[in-house]
Amino acid sequence: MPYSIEVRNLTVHYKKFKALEDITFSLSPGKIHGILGRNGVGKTTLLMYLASFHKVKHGTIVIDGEDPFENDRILQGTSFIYDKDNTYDYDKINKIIKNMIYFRPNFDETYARTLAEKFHIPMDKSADQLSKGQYSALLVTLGLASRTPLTIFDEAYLGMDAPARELFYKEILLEQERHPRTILFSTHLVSEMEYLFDEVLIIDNGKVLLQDTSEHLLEKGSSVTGPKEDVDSFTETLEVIHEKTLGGTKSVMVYGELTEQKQHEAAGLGLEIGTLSLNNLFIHLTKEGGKA
Ligand SMILES: Nc1ncnc2c1ncn2[C@@H]1O[C@H](COP(=O)(O)OP(=O)(O)OP(=O)(O)O)[C@@H](O)[C@H]1O
Repeated sequence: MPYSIEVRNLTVHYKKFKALEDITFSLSPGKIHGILGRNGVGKTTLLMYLASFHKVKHGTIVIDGEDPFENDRILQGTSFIYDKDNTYDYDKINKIIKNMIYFRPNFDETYARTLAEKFHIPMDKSADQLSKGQYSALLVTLGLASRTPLTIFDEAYLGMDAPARELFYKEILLEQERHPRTILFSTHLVSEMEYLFDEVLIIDNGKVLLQDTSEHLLEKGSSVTGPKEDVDSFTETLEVIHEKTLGGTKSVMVYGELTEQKQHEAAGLGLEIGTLSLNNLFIHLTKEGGKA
């Protein structure tokens, strides 16, 4: 069963520096959560605490109803995939895959071998001989095939090229249908990955800026496309967060709900109203002086 996560009043200091400040949130089980935020806001710190790398000093973390720290059951059910993980450095890939079952009871060796083949990971090499992208693909393969009820990917794709990342995202969705689990993604590739997220948690300066379902977030604004002059006059009184012009056509992202009157006006002008992109919303909300 996928794990639920409850974080209450979590504060983390690195000596005098406060990396996370009194954060409280819950993550629903069986969903894909995007953990977003600009550089240095505390994402990795948070994920390391959720993976129980450190003991919580201020606040509480409860995973699947229990304190996860030094908790064998929860730890066995938690995978933390991050680019600096060098656990596997000197073993051959073949052996790593063969031995995973001893650490992860749900590990599917056949699936891992299929994935390794799809990612073109050379089985006869040791992990430290892999290229950066191959090493990331190995970690992703082990993470996917472990089928842990909580699977955390922290910038796990580093070095993977676009086709490999595409394959990774496709496998995530397939696996989520076959073996639902709670998946956390920390990423900067928001535009590339936004379609994967059921829910989004945005961290800013060590605090939770907002948390919502992707569906609700995308209702916070709209895209407006049409002839440049018409789009300009239509959006004059609206809050524009992004714009793109191609020839005489302009596409604009606006923040805020469109009133019925504005929708009527758009229809009259023949403007096309579409959905917001999570990436543009994220940039808008997390820029200096942005609003949540
Ligand atoms: N061991 C440490 N000692 C001191 N400060 C640290 C330590 N680890 C992280 N920090 C600081 O804590 C803050 C949060 O770091 P963290 O790695 O959690 O950010 P992040 O959101 O994951 O960033 P990025 O997106 O750049 O990976 C940063 O300001 C960082 O400099």
